[in-house]
Amino acid sequence: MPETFAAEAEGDFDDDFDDEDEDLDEADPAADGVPAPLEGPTRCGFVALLGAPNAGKSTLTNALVGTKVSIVSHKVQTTRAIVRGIALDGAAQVVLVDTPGIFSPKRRLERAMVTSAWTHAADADVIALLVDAKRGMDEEIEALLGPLKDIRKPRALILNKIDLIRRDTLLALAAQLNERLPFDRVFMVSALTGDGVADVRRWFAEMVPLSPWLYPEDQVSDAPMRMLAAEITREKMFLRLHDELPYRSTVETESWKELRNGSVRIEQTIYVERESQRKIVLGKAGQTIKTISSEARAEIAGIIEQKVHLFLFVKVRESWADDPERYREMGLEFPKGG
Ligand SMILES: Nc1nc2c(ncn2[C@@H]2O[C@H](COP(=O)(O)OP(=O)(O)OP(=O)(O)O)[C@@H](O)[C@H]2O)c(=O)[nH]1
Repeated sequence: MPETFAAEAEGDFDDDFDDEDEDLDEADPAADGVPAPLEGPTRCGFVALLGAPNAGKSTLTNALVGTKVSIVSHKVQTTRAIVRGIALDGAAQVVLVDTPGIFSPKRRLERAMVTSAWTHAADADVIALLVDAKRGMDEEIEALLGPLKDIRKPRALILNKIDLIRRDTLLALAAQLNERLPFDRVFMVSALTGDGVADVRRWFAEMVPLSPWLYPEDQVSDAPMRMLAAEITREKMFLRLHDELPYRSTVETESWKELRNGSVRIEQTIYVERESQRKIVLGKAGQTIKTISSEARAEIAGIIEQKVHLFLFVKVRESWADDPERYREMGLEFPKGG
């Protein structure tokens, strides 16, 4: 049994918040509602966004949806869970499957991520390959082109980060990639500035099949808020700890309670693999975790537009990355021969 510690960081709560509050109400599931009926034919479908780590998938997903649904970081491989955003364009609802970065897998978790990414791609109605135009063609892109050939779906090539490179270099790269694998459309965008993003959204909207909408109009993401909140805390942790902490740590939202006064009480556990890492996360006199907690709390509160009370616990769980239960929880497939 791995040793387990718990530490609590309360952020900066209001003095009037009573921990023993008896007015705890679970969120009302009926509040999800049903899609609003639209006049005329509607479209709805899935778009798989594929790309090498750091190509900008999360940034593009956010730009397409217009709300922060997927976590962006300067680190590679931050997208562990399958976070989907829902973009609306006229009568079309476009569900974006933000696949984890495809790279050469070593650990079981990484293999699960790759299997999962391709399964999502094959199930989608449209495939979009996102390429960091600044980086250009490399082995990772090569590795993606092969399997893509066999998936017979409308496919787009999206060259991203055009704010960083010259137009002639861009056109040469587009021609090079199109020669390797013909694409139905080629887009040149900057997910960061939003340049060209509307054209991509419009094309996705035209490509998805005629279908009733699957989600209520105001639901920008079907990733449960719990998962989003966990991703936010995880992002704050990485931003603060830089290279001190390996990628092998995870955050889970253990409880989410809507209080009657309109605020939300959230409890999350940060899992690390070793006691030394737990100490790093806590920081001197709990200072690091307090900062992480207070930054995460502010961001979650901003997104859900409710007051948030966030409690963070740090626990040591050895080799969580090899535990199939963990990645099943994250919506990932169990790799064959794992
Ligand atoms: N200059 C510039 N930077 C961008 C653009 N799009 C994304 N970035 C940056 O590239 C980095 C990676 O972006 P992400 O959206 O996290 O990439 P990702 O493909 O989701 O990465 P993984 O989750 O690791 O697979 C971040 O620092 C972004 O700010 C762009 O159009 N221009």
